[in-house]
Amino acid sequence: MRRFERKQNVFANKDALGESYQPDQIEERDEEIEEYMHALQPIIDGWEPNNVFVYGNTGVGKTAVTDFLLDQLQSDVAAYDDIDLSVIFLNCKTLNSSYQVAVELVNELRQPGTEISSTGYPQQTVFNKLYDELEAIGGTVLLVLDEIDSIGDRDELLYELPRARAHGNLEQTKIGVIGISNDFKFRDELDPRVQDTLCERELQFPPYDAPELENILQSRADVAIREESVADGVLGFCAALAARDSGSARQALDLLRLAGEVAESEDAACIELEHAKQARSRLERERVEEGMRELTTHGRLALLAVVSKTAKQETPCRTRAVYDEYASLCESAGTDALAQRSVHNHLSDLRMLGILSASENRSGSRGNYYSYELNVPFTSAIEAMSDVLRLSPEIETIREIGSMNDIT
Ligand SMILES: Nc1ncnc2c1ncn2[C@@H]1O[C@H](COP(=O)(O)OP(=O)(O)OP(=O)(O)O)[C@@H](O)[C@H]1O
Repeated sequence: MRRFERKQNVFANKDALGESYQPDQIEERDEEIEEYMHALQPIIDGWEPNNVFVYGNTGVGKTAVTDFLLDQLQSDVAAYDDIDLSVIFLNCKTLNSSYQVAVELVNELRQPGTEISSTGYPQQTVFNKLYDELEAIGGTVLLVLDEIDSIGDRDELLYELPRARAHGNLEQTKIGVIGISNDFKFRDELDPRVQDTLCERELQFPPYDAPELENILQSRADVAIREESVADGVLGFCAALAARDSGSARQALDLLRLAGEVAESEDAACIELEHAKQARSRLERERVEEGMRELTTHGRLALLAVVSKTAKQETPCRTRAVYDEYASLCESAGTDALAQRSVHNHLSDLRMLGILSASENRSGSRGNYYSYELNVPFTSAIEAMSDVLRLSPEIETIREIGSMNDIT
């Protein structure tokens, strides 16, 4: 008997909603594309490339637009015999120094079997090896360094590379660096000399709003989802949620893909709003669980205190009130409560993780204070809690109070 059976009732090409898919068309980024093309124009004109720094939050199309334009550029330079363009991509995510980035680049450019070891050389030696490799390529070389902020403050390479010709390290090869980052602080904290050259052209990608996300989803759904297999309002729902949260196209696409999976698992022929809502709860729950894994027991208890206040319809509430709730949960758990100051720190961490939101209230001469509330659905939070905290009776009570008060 067969256990696995192909289900393709809603997806025509599910991969088109995945991370590795490169769209043929970029929606809603006409201005950024124009500015980007302007920055790349010297390459076509035969001059030295500009260095470009692209930044914006996660999922706002920095990589998609870069890939799209560089593909286009590579095919368009073919019309000019005097331009020899090579593009080298490197994701720096796991590389946290100039040294490591330089080693990785050298090895990407070398033949298999002639790679260098990732330790043991003086930094300048590795840089010189990199110049040798770049010089051997000749023509114009564009180095695309994605997630460039991983390099941290050990950014000497970012100073050296754009100046390689000026300093006589490269003679034949013209080099341009495209740095991509979603860390706004990184740019500001760069050494001013690095900033001057690397950020010669800056492109900022703003978050998408809901109508923009809906268009992006629509054009992707045309490829990914069978005709008539997505109900009215589903794309708008996914777009609105992602817009409110992050403005990220990735988040919107993930939500749509998961909604399709939920529909398929129920053997439905069409993705309905209900599937999208289930997908949303599941993603929220995963987010809370992921955040919770990083918390200590007391961080989790502080969160449960806010969940409990939510069930009782007592949020937003001040640290003091959260603390009292937390202290009583500690008692039930047979744990000594931490001081209020430490609980305050846990609440700040939860806010950073996006699980709580806080508003600042002014209270005249006594200074400002924060009021906290859940930033994820109550049901996602309580379910995530029951998986990680051994406080079943208390959690059950909170769940019941929540349901009596119609909190979802
Ligand atoms: N304007 C757009 N049109 C079509 N698809 C888009 C657009 N913007 C983003 N996407 C899609 O959304 C997903 C995330 O985009 P992308 O990887 O370019 O984001 P990013 O800004 O580089 O994010 P990160 O900083 O996390 O790397 C990809 O699947 C991409 O194809």
